[in-house]
Amino acid sequence: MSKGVLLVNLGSPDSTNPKDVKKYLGEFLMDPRVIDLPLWARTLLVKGIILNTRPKKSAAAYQKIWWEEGSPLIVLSERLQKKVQERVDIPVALAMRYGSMTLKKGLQSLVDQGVDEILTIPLYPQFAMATTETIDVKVEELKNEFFPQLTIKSLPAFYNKPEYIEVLSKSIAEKLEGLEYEHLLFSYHGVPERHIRKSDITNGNCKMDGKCCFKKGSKQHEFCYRHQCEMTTVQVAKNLKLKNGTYSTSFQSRLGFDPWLKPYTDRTIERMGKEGVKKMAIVTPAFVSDCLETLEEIAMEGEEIFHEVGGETFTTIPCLNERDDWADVLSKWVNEWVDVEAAVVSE
Ligand SMILES: C=CC1=C(C)c2cc3[nH]c(cc4nc(cc5[nH]c(cc1n2)c(C)c5CCC(=O)O)C(CCC(=O)O)=C4C)c(C)c3C=C
Ligand SMILES: [Fe+2]
Ligand SMILES: [Fe+2]
Repeated sequence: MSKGVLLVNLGSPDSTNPKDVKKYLGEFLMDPRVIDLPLWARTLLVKGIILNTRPKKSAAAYQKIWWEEGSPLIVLSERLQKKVQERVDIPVALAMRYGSMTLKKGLQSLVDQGVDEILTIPLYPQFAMATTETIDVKVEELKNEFFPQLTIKSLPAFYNKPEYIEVLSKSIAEKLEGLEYEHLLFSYHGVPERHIRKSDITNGNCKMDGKCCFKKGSKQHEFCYRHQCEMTTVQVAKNLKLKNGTYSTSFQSRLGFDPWLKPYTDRTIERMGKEGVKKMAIVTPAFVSDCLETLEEIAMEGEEIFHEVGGETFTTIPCLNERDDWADVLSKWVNEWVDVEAAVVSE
């Protein structure tokens, strides 16, 4: 069998034109694993309300962060794909869950290179219904409809892989070296609390009461985004020997009126500034590539909030992006998959 890898990220609009942003948001938000309402209610909310107001606002935000080469998320993912390709001997392709760089095109490009066994790597450290699961489900649908000959495996969320924690810790340490800061905030993309309950595999044990998701034990939390975010923070803090009280976890980017995971990042930044924190650093480990949510919502809006309430220094730590050591780690995982499968076949 001939192997290949498909790296998968979220996607971006084709341009910052509100029409393109509307098209992209329409596809993204009509995904039942992102807005998990019955079709009629999702259609009413997305097409009747959100798409009438949000695209203009989002387009203006995209305009602030867009690069000459295009969307930062896409460009950085492409650079990462090239680096991984340089490090492994099998074809490596890139696709996005939403937008023009479709999963179908990504799978087809591997098939065109003679591949019949694929490892998909959703570029999300923590599992969520709205990220890893929607990719896995879509890939399965595409396989059944267009590529029945393919054998496809997906790399699970890697929040507890030591190599990932090591590179993330190193990226933080490098940025903070020689820099004074009072608090390091780990800000993760939020999800509605309902998503956590839906993905709970412990027969409804998760009451979102602050106890369940913080318990150790990765098996029962295989699909618990909240646990995996908390554990990412805990492992990095341990690695960097951060003192208790000098770091915390929060959740950003909420949309709508349902309760999302708390504490909310914007309110946390505001509270810290009001409590007298002057120098704050912020890292965004739910994203491996810088994007709208890190470059605009955190680095621009977050900084503005902090300054408004008396904060002085607001340091944003870049995502792993195209770091060589991150490309090394991904290549190592790819080679492990190639080797394990080869060993099983040759037994
Ligand atoms: C119900 C809405 C949303 C859920 C649930 C959600 C989960 C989720 N998203 C990411 C990663 C990214 N999201 C990005 C943008 C973005 N996300 C939502 C909504 C939900 N996300 C919207 C409406 C948008 C668009 C921008 C906006 O209008 O604010 C991005 C950036 C994309 C880019 O082009 O730069 C990323 C990345 C994760 C990891 C996640 C669940 C864990
Ligand atoms: Fe999002
Ligand atoms: Fe839980």
